Amino acid sequence: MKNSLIIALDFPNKQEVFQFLEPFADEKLFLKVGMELFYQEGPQIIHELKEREHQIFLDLKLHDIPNTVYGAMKGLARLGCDLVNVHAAGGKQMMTAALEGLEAGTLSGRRRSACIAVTQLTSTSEMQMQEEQLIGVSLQESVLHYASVAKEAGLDGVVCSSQEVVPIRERIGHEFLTVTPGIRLSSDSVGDQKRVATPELAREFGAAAIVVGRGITRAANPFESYQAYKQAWEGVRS
Ligand SMILES: O=C(O)c1cc(=O)[nH]c(=O)n1[C@@H]1O[C@H](COP(=O)(O)O)[C@@H](O)[C@H]1O
Repeated sequence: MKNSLIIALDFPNKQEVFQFLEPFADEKLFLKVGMELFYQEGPQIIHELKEREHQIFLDLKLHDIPNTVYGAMKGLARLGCDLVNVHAAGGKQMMTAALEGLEAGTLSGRRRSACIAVTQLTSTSEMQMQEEQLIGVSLQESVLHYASVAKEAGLDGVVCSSQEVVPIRERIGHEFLTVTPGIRLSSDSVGDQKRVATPELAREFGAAAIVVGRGITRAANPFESYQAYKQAWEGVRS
């Protein structure tokens, strides 16, 4: 999990996924399946990607009452993904229920999926957070608060922007995972993301993993783009 580059498979169907994966035939990748793909293809897509020995982050961002999240996670646990997530805004009790569901549903002899909490989406700016969510603290303080609550609930880490990695690691510790989307090479367009960073910067800050979608999946040559991101992310890490 640590030091991974996770590719976000934001595709509408599995035909497009397998077409995208063709040039990566020899690579064992860390792939993120999100709502767009999972809602269309269901659990079968997870089985097919795992058969090809890829690691999987199932990004469904669960956010509901504790009982519902418990049941959903219990079912998802059987898929044996490496990483799953919930929204920290659902609260500590909901996050605890998510973990309990995961533990209850994990098949015997298998390792439970790591579970992380989304703090403030990387598409949210400081101003948007204040005006639309009426949160009266700074965005960084809000992310740090959510990360502390996720830690208290027993979660393995958070999704945050690269800009919050250093304060989270200082406050909560270096073992707590910080998974950072909003990653762009300086030549890429930012699109709908607000809190962005290059892979080099994410590495310098100490992010555990980066999530890259369109920079790779929509590139003219996705394999070359993947290599460029990977090189920038891995740098000369000791
Ligand atoms: O949970 C996530 O993965 C996530 C959280 C977040 O705060 N921001 C965010 O962009 N993501 C996901 O990370 C991916 C980023 O995609 P690109 O902006 O195309 O690189 C998308 O699949 C998002 O759903």
